[in-house]
Amino acid sequence: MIQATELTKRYGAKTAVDALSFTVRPGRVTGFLGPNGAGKSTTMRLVLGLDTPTAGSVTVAGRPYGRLAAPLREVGALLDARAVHGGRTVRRHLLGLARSNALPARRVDEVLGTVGLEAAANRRAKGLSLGMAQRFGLAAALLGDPGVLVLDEPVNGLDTEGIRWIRDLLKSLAAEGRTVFLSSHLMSELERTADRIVVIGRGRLLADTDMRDFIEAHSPDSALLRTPHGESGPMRALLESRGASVRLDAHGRWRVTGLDAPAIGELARVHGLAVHELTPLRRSLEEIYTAMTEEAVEYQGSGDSDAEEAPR
Ligand SMILES: Nc1ncnc2c1ncn2[C@@H]1O[C@H](COP(=O)(O)OP(=O)(O)OP(=O)(O)O)[C@@H](O)[C@H]1O
Repeated sequence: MIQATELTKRYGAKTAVDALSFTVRPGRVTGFLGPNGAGKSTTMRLVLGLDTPTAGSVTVAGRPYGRLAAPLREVGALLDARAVHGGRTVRRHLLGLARSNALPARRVDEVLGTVGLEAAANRRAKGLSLGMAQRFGLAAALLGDPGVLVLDEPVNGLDTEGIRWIRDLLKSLAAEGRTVFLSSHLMSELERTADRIVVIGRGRLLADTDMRDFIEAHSPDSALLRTPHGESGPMRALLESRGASVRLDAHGRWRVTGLDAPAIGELARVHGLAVHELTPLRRSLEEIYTAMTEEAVEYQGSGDSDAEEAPR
């Protein structure tokens, strides 16, 4: 568990993190979102004791990072996969890390297996591709078998297969009861991977909620409907009489806004009207996030978006 309470970091006149309170719970993958400069990296650095809060506090497994007895066994971190000291081989680097943290040497081969780097164990760290460096950074984060993982942009540099692999890995680590906290700019990927999200803008908390609830709450009631009844038939009149608006899409389906799919289906059933297709629509995380962070930047906004919703 990671718990931030009124966490604040100022650099001179600049407030990078502003009275941020949130909780990252075990057993789930929590995504950390915010535009460039929102304060994500600063927050992660504060979580990991790499910087000191100006005010407020943040604890990992119940304590500030600096007071953890065996940090590597409690928290694994991947901040900048490129920040590897290059001369030593992958295995030697991990062995050194294991030794200095009183971890058994067998953990090195275990984590190399977990991240699929066995074949690269004798390569020099500085010669690794970005994707391999990400796997290497993850191996180091997992070395102490920690209950908490803090990962800044872990999918950077990975190809499609690598991204799928990390998604499965993070989900399985969370399923084992670990706390997984990760930032990513790849919104659609985060939507697939994370169960919860913490969203910040200008150092302030915008949302700390379940992914599904977040998307439901920000998706207006709407659905795609295919029906044999013509546009001037009874279906359209009925929908409009219930306050919905109807627009024909390029595929001959009706985009209904103002009623959700169950309400439309029920209405059709009660009035004996035929429905050939009915698909709930929702906004994507990216669309909601873009509207929300634009508002946070401008301090106001209509919240409307021209974005098309996707089938749920
Ligand atoms: N050491 C520092 N000294 C002064 N200002 C800083 C320092 N570190 C961060 N900042 C400022 O604090 C704000 C938050 O930066 P931070 O790097 O935490 O944002 P971020 O959300 O991680 O952004 P990105 O997605 O671009 O990495 C920015 O305006 C940044 O310029």
